[in-house]
Amino acid sequence: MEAFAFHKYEGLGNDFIIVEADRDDAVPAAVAKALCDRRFGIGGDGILLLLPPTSSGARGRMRVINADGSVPEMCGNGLRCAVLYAARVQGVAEGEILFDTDAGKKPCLIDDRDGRGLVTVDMGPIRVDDDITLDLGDGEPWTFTPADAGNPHVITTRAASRADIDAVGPRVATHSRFPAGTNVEFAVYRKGAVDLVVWERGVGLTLACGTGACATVAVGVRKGLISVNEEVAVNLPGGPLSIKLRDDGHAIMRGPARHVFSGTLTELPPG
Ligand SMILES: N[C@@H](CCC[C@H](N)C(=O)O)C(=O)O
Repeated sequence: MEAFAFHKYEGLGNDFIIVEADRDDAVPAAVAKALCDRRFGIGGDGILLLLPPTSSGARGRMRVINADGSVPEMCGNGLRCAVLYAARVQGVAEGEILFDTDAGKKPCLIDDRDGRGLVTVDMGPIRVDDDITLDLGDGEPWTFTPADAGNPHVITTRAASRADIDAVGPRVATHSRFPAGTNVEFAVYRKGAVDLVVWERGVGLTLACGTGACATVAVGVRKGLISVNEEVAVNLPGGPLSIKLRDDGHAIMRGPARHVFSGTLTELPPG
């Protein structure tokens, strides 16, 4: 194996291994899984491949690989990390950067003056569908609102303990109703804020999820719990993300990203 450089970044504790590459298959699924392993590997919720841009004006392209080796369409926290990394490499401390993702080109605004690491992303429109009920075979059925933020989410407002989340999250994420799998959000809507815990497809319980926060706010607007253009604090276990659903339907996400460490991988971890 040829040695390669990597950069560990995190956004509210949702952590990623950034690898610069020139082809989509530069990190195969099995290698991604081994690198993300928290005991035998570097550790991370996923890999962010940084590729050359595919559309005009974009500074780069992000491709995400989940910790289990699956490839999702989009990742909100990951995009903040990828864009901050790219901005630092390109010597940009402030201003707009366009970035390609598998869910389209995203306009991002960097504020890295004095190393602040703040990134605002226009995540695009979020599609919210009608509620569905899933009978999981034990106890009351669960009601979820599906929402598409480039990647799939289902949001429930039912009170859930940590034990409920551990039991229901993986079953819903892999339920036959969702052939491509889904991320699962457990949300408590309050005035001007949402408390949110996310069970991520291909990862499990994470400390934060940017697309999940956007999807949850879009569902809140649809249900009349949040106003259009209202900036809402989405409180995740890893910290708060600021989300606004604009009147054109676009979700605007603002939050931090942080460099943790960099290194060179000379030997693949077992796995
Ligand atoms: N943590 C991410 C979402 C990553 C992708 C997700 N696991 C999926 O499979 O869709 C975020 O911040 O949006």
